[in-house]
Amino acid sequence: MKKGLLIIISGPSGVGKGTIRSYFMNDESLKLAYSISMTTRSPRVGEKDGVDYIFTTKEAFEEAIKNGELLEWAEFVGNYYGTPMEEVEKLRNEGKNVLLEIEVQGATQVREKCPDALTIFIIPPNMEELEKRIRGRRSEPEEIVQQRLAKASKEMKMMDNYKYIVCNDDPKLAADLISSIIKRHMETEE
Ligand SMILES: Nc1nc2c(ncn2[C@@H]2O[C@H](COP(=O)(O)OP(=O)(O)O)[C@@H](O)[C@H]2O)c(=O)[nH]1
Ligand SMILES: Nc1ncnc2c1ncn2[C@@H]1O[C@H](COP(=O)(O)OP(=O)(O)O)[C@@H](O)[C@H]1O
Repeated sequence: MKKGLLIIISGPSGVGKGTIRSYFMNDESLKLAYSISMTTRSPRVGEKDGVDYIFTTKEAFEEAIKNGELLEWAEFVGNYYGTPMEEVEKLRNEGKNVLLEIEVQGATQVREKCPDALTIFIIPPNMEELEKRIRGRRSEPEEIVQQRLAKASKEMKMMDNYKYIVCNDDPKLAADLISSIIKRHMETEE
């Protein structure tokens, strides 16, 4: 069986990565599997352990790093986030196209290990709109919102390292663009 693609989607906090994903994730023709990351941040209302993230402690995360269990990892606004390696390999070997929704430092690490990874960066129509979306989500206190916005400006400078840049103005359109990009890459791999 042909090994599945490795797809990286990055973009600043609140740009709409999760929202866009919900439009295309269940499209069976894309043969997608979502890589569930480990994180030390607390679950948001509605988030489920083992579905949205594997929520863990700082100690357990550091143990996973030490044991070489992570494909990549990074610190983001005071918390660790990382991709468990074994699951990604297993899914790709089953022919699934594995989607990593990770920030820019992690993407750099994956690019070094897997130069063939398909990389997509999502941008907001403008920074005012990004701020509106982060605040509108009401998932973080003001102090963290400020830190995430400061981080967003730095992350936006990294978009040139990605193969595709997709603007999330209309989420359905952004999702359709990403679906087309994935389909095109599935064809060229054949
Ligand atoms: N490097 C890395 N980044 C991750 C991973 N999982 C999530 N992230 C990124 O960490 C950042 C913060 O994620 P989160 O707290 O869920 O905030 P959100 O992006 O606003 O939903 C986002 O840029 C995520 O894409 C991971 O496994 N590795
Ligand atoms: N194209 C869009 N237009 C307006 N609001 C959006 C759009 N995409 C997402 N949102 C809203 O912005 C907020 C952040 O989206 P979310 O998917 O949680 O972002 P991310 O996963 O990138 O952090 C949510 O409240 C979501 O409903």
